[in-house]
Amino acid sequence: MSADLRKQLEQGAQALQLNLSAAQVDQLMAFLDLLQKWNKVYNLTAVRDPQEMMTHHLLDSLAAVPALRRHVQSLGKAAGERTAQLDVGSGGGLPGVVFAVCCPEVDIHCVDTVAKKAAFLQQAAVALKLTNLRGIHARVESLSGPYDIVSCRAFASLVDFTTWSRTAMAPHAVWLAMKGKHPQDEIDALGAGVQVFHVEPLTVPGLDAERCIVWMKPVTDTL
Ligand SMILES: C[S@@+](CC[C@H](N)C(=O)[O-])C[C@H]1O[C@@H](n2cnc3c(N)ncnc32)[C@H](O)[C@@H]1O
Repeated sequence: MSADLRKQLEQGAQALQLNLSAAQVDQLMAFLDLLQKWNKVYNLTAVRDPQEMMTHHLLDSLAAVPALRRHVQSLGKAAGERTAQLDVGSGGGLPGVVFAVCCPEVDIHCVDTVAKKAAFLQQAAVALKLTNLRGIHARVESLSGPYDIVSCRAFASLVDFTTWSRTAMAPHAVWLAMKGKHPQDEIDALGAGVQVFHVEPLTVPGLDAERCIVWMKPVTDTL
């Protein structure tokens, strides 16, 4: 079973042209184990079947990695300079932990209001030896950042996500919201203070479902 899941992960990563090392695949498989083990105690996700966790959580999160990497590269940071990302309402670590494994040059802070979820994320950082991952127990509204990227998946409407996380944004920062089908209604509801600059379709290996990233940035001067 575990060998089949690993194969599925490797094939999915290949389809996404992610070029993951064996150590990164090990970390993702270890994360899947942790998620299964602690889900029974912490109730981290409604998805309980390991196969479904692979497609609906790991591969689904992995599908956003090429877009994230591209954006991080476009920031043009100097060698050794880190990128700071906040993942809002990470729950069991999705997509935050997957991003931390696949983008070691990015420091990922995962915030959640539920203490046991933030504790699980801290535990995952230690177990997976991810020095770029941190779990934070807080409401996103209370964070000041500054972060270069603020992401979420299955969190809230675009209006609530951008309103609640705005104080965490660095001046040049962007929002990366992972959504199902193109959320036109949510985009229409955004005020003049938020600009949607790209809606990027995603393909999840092994999952026949519509997915996209809504890329947004704050507009400070709305005159
Ligand atoms: C539906 S879950 C999504 C979890 C994960 N992102 C995923 O894709 O599986 C939403 C999470 O947001 C957290 N949450 C809700 N309001 C929040 C807030 N204001 N600040 C931080 N986390 C919040 C909840 O505790 C919950 O874990």
